[in-house]
Amino acid sequence: MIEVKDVKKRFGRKEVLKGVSFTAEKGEITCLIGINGVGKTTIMNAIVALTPINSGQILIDGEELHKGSYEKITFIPDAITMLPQMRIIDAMQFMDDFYDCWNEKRAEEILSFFKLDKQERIANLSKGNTAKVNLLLGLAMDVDYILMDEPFSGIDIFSREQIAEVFTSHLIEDRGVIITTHEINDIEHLIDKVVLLNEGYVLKEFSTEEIRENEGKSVIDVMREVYQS
Ligand SMILES: Nc1ncnc2c1ncn2[C@@H]1O[C@H](COP(=O)(O)OP(=O)(O)OP(=O)(O)O)[C@@H](O)[C@H]1O
Repeated sequence: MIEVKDVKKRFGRKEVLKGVSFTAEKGEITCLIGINGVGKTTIMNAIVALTPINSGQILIDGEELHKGSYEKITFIPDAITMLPQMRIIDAMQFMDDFYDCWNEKRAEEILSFFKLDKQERIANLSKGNTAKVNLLLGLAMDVDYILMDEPFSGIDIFSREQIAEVFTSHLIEDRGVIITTHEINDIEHLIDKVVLLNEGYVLKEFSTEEIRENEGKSVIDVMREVYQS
């Protein structure tokens, strides 16, 4: 389980996270939502220690992040981090050289799932295919937790559907996933839990199934209630 406990983060005088707490379970898809600038990416960065926090605690399976944690958790940011002149195959080789937990077989599987040509240069890929390569590089890591920041951003409906398919496939299996998205409609049916952020706090943490079955509401309905009240 990933436990985010009373995390506070300020940039200069601006306090972005004022005491954020939530949990994300293994085998579940947890979605962080909230309007622009609410701190979703900051939380993702904090979980993988790309951003130091001012106070609070983040635990992964009961332990604070340490040198060996990269075997447990991977972060797929919203932009590809590989050099544009690299071919997909070079990026895969780089991952293989660098990470013990790189799973070549799974990488090949995702490559064919997304129908990507590994000889293509990253610079020449469309936005959708760049996003797919980015996902490939993250999903092929044999880790327990995957963080994905805006995997659907700027992507056409067909690529979105294909990416959404990954969420129901064995590629995710019993791993824990935390995702941020503004395209909640696309994946609402796949998400187990929503963490709704507002003004530096978690305003609501709820199961999508519960609000659907007990209250007949969608996630967007809940968001409207929160932000338009
Ligand atoms: N390195 C930084 N230095 C200063 N301010 C920052 C930094 N990173 C983020 N911020 C600020 O923190 C706030 C939260 O940013 P963050 O990117 O986490 O929001 P977000 O919820 O992911 O937004 P979006 O939905 O637009 O992607 C914003 O006001 C942003 O300007």
